[in-house]
This record gives sequence, C-alpha cells and structure tokens, in this order.
Amino acid sequence: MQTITDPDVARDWVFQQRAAGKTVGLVPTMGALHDGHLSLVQTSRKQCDATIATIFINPTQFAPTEDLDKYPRTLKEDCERLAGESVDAVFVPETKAMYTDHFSTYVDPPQVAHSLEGVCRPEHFRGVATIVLKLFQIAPATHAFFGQKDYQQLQVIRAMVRDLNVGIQIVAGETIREPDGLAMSSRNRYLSVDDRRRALLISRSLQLATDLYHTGEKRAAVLQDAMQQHLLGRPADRSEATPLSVDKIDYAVVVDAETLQEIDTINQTAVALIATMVGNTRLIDNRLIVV
Ligand SMILES: Nc1ncnc2c1ncn2[C@@H]1O[C@H](COP(=O)(O)OP(=O)(O)OP(=O)(O)O)[C@@H](O)[C@H]1O
Ligand SMILES: CC(C)(CO)[C@@H](O)C(=O)[O-]
Ligand code: BAL
Repeated sequence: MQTITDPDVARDWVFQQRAAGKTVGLVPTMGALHDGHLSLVQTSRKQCDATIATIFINPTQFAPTEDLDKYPRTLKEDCERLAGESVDAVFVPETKAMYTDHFSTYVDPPQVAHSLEGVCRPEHFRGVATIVLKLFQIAPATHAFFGQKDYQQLQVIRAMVRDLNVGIQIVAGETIREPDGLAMSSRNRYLSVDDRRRALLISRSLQLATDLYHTGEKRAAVLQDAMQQHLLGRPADRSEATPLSVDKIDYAVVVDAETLQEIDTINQTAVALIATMVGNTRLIDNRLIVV
C-alpha cells in the first residue's frame, strides 16, 4: 500500500490508474477506523479495480466548541488495517496541505443540508461539502463510498455531485453495527460503561419506530413520539420507567428519505433519524422505512 501525503502526488496516482483503464474507488474517512469504514473499503475493492482511502480530520466541519482536539488519532493502526484489506493507496495530508495560507473558497451546501444536523451544527456541512469536493478534485475517482450511518451527509454529497456536475458515482454502504445494534462510530470510544449501555437506546428506538410502522402505524408524529419516549426511558406500556435515558435529544424524527422534509403520513420511503447526547458524546443513527 502506497502512503501519500502530497495532494499533487495523490492526483498523479489516480490519473495513472485511470490512464491504465482502471476504475478507482475513493473512501474518505477521518481515521480511527472500525468495521464500518472497512466495509466501505471492501465494497470499493469488489466494485473497483483500484482503491484509495483518505484519512483527514477536517477542521472546517467542527465548531470551536466541538471535539476536534480530542478526536481519536490512530494513524499507525489505521494504515495497518487498510493494508490488511489490500487497499492500494492511502492519502494522509497534513492540514496545511489542504488549507494553504489564504484559503477562502467554500462550498455553499445544498438545501438538504439546512435541517437537522444543519441546525444543530450550523457550519458543519459547509466544511464537509468543501473538503469532499476538494478530495474529489485531488482524487478524481470513478466511484466514492460513503456510509448510510451519516445519512444526511450522504444526501448532501449526492445533491452536491448532482448540482455541480461532479463525474463521480456515489455509492452508499449499509450501517455496520455492534452485535447488540449500536451503530459503529469512531466516537463510541468516548463512551463510559454506563454511556455505552444508554447508547443502545438509540438503535432500539429506531427499531421500535420501524416495528410500529410494520404493525400499521403510518403517522410520522406517532413514531417520533414513541422514539422520544423510549430515548427518555419512558416505556409505552406505562410500566415503571426504566432508569436508562439519554442525556439530551437533538432530534428524533421521521422525515422524507430524499428531501429530509417533515411529513405527516408515511406514503413513500421515509427515514427515522436520531441525534442525542449520551454523556459528553454526540451520537447519530438512522433507519430507512421502506414503503
Ligand atoms: N457504522 C458505520 N457503517 C458504515 N459506514 C460508516 C459507519 N460509521 C461511519 N461510516 C462511514 O465512514 C465514513 C467516514 O466516517 P467517519 O470517519 O466520520 O467515521 P465515524 O465513525 O462516522 O466517525 P464519527 O464518530 O466522527 O461520526 C463516512 O462515509 C461514514 O458514513
Ligand atoms: C466525509 C468526511 C470524511 C469528510 O471529512 C467526514 O465527514 C466523515 O468521515 O464522515
Ligand atoms: N461522521 C461525520 C463527521 C463528523 O461528525 O464531523
């Protein structure tokens, strides 16, 4: 596996692959790799002739109050894991190579970025769209792989690629979960033993919403209420409240799966999305509700 730090060298590497007639898969990450990332890499390896992963903790998508400084950095282990998956190249730029002096051009993210995460993290998708477009320019792959766990991010990137005529096919990877259902996330390593137990309320609430839908409940508001009550440890059967609860709900909604706009009744594919604080850790997860 070739390790590349210089953007120009990364571009040359991708051009060489493309000139040789190969399809190239790009897998952008912020490192601290887990099996969710590796499943994207494995899909790229199956679908493309060559795969390049990127590891870059992008400062512009973090607010000053967020966890940029403490975000886990495990570069050596990450590279070993990528090499173990037979990835062809990894691009690991330094911040100053991506944001050179006087950098001032940002992508104004699409409409789908404005709700949910866009409300809770106002500058986040501006930073994500900017760095992803930069990565697409540096590594003009044929395909790029993103996880459904970051569902709104995936929709933002799809809209950006459509709106700005980027010639890269976006491929979504399913959410990889721990055996008990918790979505894998680099931030899971922040969780204490107690947080880890309470974090399970997120995937269970999403499961509850989809179960309710499958028993015939089509009203988004009822599904949302059920998720919120479960997250707060208030079971629907009014039995004694369980002591388990998340610390704060940023949102727990059922919305249109493409636009992420509010809906009254589920008549077409919808998505249940949750963002919560568990201890000091902000976790997100979602589940599609396919009609
Ligand atoms: N559990 C997962 N299953 C599938 N893909 C995932 C999973 N977690 C993250 N990804 C995807 O991996 C890519 C890189 O994500 P990132 O490095 O931010 O990891 P993360 O675990 O989501 O980290 P964070 O804790 O910061 O949210 C993104 O496309 C993301 O959607
Ligand atoms: C897409 C991404 C690598 C951009 O920094 C990041 O938002 C992530 O890891 O999901
Ligand atoms: N997985 C999205 C990256 C972030 O939370 O900043």
